[in-house]
Amino acid sequence: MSSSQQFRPIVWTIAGSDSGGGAGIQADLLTMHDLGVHGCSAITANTAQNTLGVPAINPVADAALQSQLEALFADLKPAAIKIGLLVNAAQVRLVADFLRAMKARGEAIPVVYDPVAVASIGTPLTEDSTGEAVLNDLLPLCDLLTPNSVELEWLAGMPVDSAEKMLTATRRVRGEHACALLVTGGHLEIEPGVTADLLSRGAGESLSEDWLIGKKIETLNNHGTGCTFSSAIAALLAQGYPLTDACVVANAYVRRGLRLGGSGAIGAGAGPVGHCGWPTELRDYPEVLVAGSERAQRFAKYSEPAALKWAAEFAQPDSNRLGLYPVVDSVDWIEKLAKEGVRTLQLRIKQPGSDLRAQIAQAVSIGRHYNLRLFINDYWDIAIECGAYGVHLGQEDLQTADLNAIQRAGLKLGISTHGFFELLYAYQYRPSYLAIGAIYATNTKDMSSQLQGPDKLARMAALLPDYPLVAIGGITLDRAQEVAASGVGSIAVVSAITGAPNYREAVAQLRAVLEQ
Ligand SMILES: Cc1ncc(COP(=O)(O)OP(=O)(O)O)c(N)n1
Ligand SMILES: Cc1nc(C(=O)O)sc1CCOP(=O)(O)O
Ligand SMILES: [Mg+2]
Repeated sequence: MSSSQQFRPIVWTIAGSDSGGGAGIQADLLTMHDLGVHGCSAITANTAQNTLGVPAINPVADAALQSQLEALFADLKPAAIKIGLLVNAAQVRLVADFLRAMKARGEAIPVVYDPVAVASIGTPLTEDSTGEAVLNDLLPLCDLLTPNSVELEWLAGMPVDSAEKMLTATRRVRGEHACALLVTGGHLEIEPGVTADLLSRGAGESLSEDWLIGKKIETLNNHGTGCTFSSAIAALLAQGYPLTDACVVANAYVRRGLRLGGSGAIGAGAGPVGHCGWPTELRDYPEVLVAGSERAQRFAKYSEPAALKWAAEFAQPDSNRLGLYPVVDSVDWIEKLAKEGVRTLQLRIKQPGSDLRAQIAQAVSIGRHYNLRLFINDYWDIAIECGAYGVHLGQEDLQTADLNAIQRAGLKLGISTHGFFELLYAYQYRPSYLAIGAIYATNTKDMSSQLQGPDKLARMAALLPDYPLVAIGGITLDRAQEVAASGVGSIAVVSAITGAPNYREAVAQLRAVLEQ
């Protein structure tokens, strides 16, 4: 099948046409095509625009909007919906009624709403009655809002001119509406030379607030960034990306478009942001701010206890390619596999007995004898006491472990990640390696909500071509070739070795694939 014939999930954009081709429906469809979905449109207004301004709005009649939605629903059911410009209260209610009816039929379709120009910067695009209808009718049906800081001021009814106020305003909006918020920071320079988006999601115990930080890109060609961003998120959600991953990849897509997009040749004013394909370079991806880092002080994310445990730039292993990496639960296995010539190993004890410390100490001593790269899972404090080669930590462990102590003791550090967001977050620590999982379904551990697949693995690996990367999760001999082709230098396995009928043969075969 050629790439143009491949299955593409459907995404709707309900938004205005920009005759200048820079924003609105035109930007949305370009974005959706670039990111691998089929875009459908329901046009709310035929705006007359060019790069210099908006001479006319021209809303479509309600019946025209309704008929577009009905035609789409009859044949082209969406996997996600992006909503942009709604010109008046009647349009807001019409769209809200349509979404409500879809939800009543049991269609769980993520809705991303970019409250474009409800609060005006530049030319007002909406009629006065629109705001109230948005708050009362539309927001309860949305999963994610993507306001800029000016639109956030309107939503929260307070000024937003600092990191603290952005957080307060976001909490206020989220206190009244269930949807997540991604506030784009392009209008507010919290730190000079930097743009910072704020992603707030979850609630109660699982509330998360994350800053996504990038170098400010100076360009005149930035028209349509908000539309592009929200439709990119919708396109990624439609393909099953979790919200966090969709937000960081969409952020990178826009930043790539700003960086590469404009030769300045389109129009005399603000030209369109570029649509330059999948973001393949790390430099376009945001930094996910880590509490405890120095920068966190400027973004109200700093805490003294977190700062005391914070560390980055861990000792690097002797090679970026750690090769076959069995993860085992006993000292016995460490010794057996070391004798087979395996050099990278992990001791992962999930049911510790009273001899835990003794087991770790023995494993460390075997590791020294065979010159292993031996990582101890979870028990970083015992690993330090025993002088282990390294420790392996999960994302949750990063909130509690004393990374500073691990670094001071000279231990290497491996970190688990599951998707783009966690990869970018863990990268802030510059660990000795980054593990990416779970690549396939596995019976060893319930990873069903965090499966990456080989294509995503390859995209993540491409961001860090010179970094020690490890793939894990459901990797068998049959799949090892495909995993190795992603560019990772190491494959971690549990059952492919410990559950193999002949572990020696399994080791030899897996190593052969990696060495090819
Ligand atoms: C190489 C490697 N990658 C990922 C993991 C998973 O570690 P973690 O997230 O700490 O989960 P548990 O292994 O503790 O269940 C790993 N162990 N090794
Ligand atoms: C322990 C573990 N961590 C994973 C992650 O994705 O973080 S997947 C996984 C299980 C790996 O076992 P197997 O090779 O038998 O599938
Ligand atoms: Mg662990």
